[in-house]
Amino acid sequence: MDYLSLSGAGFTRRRVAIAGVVSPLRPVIVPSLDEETVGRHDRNHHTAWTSVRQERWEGELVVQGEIPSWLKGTYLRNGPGLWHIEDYNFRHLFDGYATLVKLHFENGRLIAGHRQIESEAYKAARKNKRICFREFSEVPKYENFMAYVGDIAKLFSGASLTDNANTGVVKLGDGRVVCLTETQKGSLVIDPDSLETLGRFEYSDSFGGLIHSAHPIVTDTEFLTLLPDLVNPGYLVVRMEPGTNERKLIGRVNCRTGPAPGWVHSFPVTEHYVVVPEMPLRYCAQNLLRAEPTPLYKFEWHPESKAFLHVMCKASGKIVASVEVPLFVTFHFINAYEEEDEDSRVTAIIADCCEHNADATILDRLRLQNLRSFNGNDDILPDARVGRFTIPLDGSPYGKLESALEPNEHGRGMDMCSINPANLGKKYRYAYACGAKRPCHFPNTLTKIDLVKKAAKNWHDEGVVPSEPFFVARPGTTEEDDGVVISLISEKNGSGYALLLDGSTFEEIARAKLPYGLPYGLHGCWVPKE
Ligand SMILES: CC(=O)/C=C/C=C(C)/C=C/C1=C(C)CCCC1(C)C
Ligand SMILES: CC(/C=C/C=O)=C\C=C\C=O
Ligand SMILES: [Fe+2]
Repeated sequence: MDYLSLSGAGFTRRRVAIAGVVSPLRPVIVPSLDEETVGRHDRNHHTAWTSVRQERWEGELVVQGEIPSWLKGTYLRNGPGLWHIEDYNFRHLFDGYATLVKLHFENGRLIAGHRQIESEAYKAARKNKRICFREFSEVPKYENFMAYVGDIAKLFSGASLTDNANTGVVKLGDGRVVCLTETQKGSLVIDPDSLETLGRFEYSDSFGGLIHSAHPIVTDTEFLTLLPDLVNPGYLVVRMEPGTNERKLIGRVNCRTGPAPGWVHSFPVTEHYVVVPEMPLRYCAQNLLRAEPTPLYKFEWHPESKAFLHVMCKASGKIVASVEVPLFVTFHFINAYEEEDEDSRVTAIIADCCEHNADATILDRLRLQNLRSFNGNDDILPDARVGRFTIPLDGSPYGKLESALEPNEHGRGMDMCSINPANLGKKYRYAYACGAKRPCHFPNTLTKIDLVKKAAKNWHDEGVVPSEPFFVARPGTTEEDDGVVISLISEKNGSGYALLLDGSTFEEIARAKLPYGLPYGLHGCWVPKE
């Protein structure tokens, strides 16, 4: 057996077996974040809201059930997994330092692992034993007024913003794998096998700006994203080709109203169009400067500014529709497509999202204190639905927003969605998401939505918090739901498991217990093994 001795800040000085050299069924022993470095941390909460136990781990899992032999590749899932430094506990789910998890499937076997992303923000916090950059809700504590003024100055250059890439992970068309958050500097390249942080993804263009959408649209041929313009309220729609770091302008959308652009955590595309949402939940410069967060954090709710959807032609950058829609709140668009008449003329764009009934309080519900204080009885998760927008392309000024199915089908909880990527931008039938079995305070089921039958099939286990159900298609299939759905499940007793459901029947086909439960995570991607 071969050993590696790890030392340095934050690692307990003990001997570590290297993954792959030990017997594959024995979990690899790893360095833990020692108490001295990370401080005391209350472990009496649900596993989902408890900081990850150690810096990294890797080992083979014992599988109950059967993993399809065609499933070859690595599922990566990113999320905020460490919510404290020393004795200081962070406020919000989105503040946590990024924990990247992998599930590598091959020949029916499953190797799992996780590792902290080594952002500058994370490394500085570990070294200095305090928060050093502006996170989603946390700001560094200033020693004096001059330090505060200095930090504000650095806010405008972006120097004081976090690069804690804790929101998602994408595989670019050229094979590079990048972890992302909403600050542009928080685009970090990682190695999908070792989960090592390789360095910053430097955009080589001159767009500047500090923020972007957390959810670019990434395919084998392009990377599309939105760059909000906080100075002249609007959005740049940009595209980057595989093998390059240079984004090129497709076009610009000016906001119709409002003091600032609406938050664009995500946006949808169709085959020929990009849909730019202008939500009444808008970025707020004043809130950016605050040391103490408001209930809407860096945002502000502006119902008087109304809500709009803009449709831009991908090829020309021209805006082909800009409609007012009912007020809405969404983090995640699910998909969009072009509706055609009998002569194959595009008459409308349909765009679906996880819609929180125009109620922005969901953002504050994701405060850790709220997530941790659930007593099992109160039914406090605000209602959500599959919101379906219809955007007419005949010049009408208004679009429609309706529920795509009766929300009770999925327990009136709805977020963290995925589809078969072959249907991106096209008419589709199925979406997978987290739903609710009430009473609950957070989505606690996995749900398969049939948008044609307007019905959902739900999976639930007592006390669980499942993460985003991620669909992987069986290679070569033509059936939309022929594949598996992967989710990582956090259980209430400190344990957890990886779960595989059949994409079609939505029945469990395999599960594999992890050596310890992992905190809740956000978004993932699939890296196929060629
Ligand atoms: C985890 C998740 O879904 C969202 C994370 C969002 C973050 C970290 C946003 C950070 C921001 C700042 C640090 C300042 C500028 C505004 C904003 C992009 C909200
Ligand atoms: C987990 C979540 C909302 C759940 C509410 O139903 C939103 C996550 C947003 C960031 O990716
Ligand atoms: Fe997201």
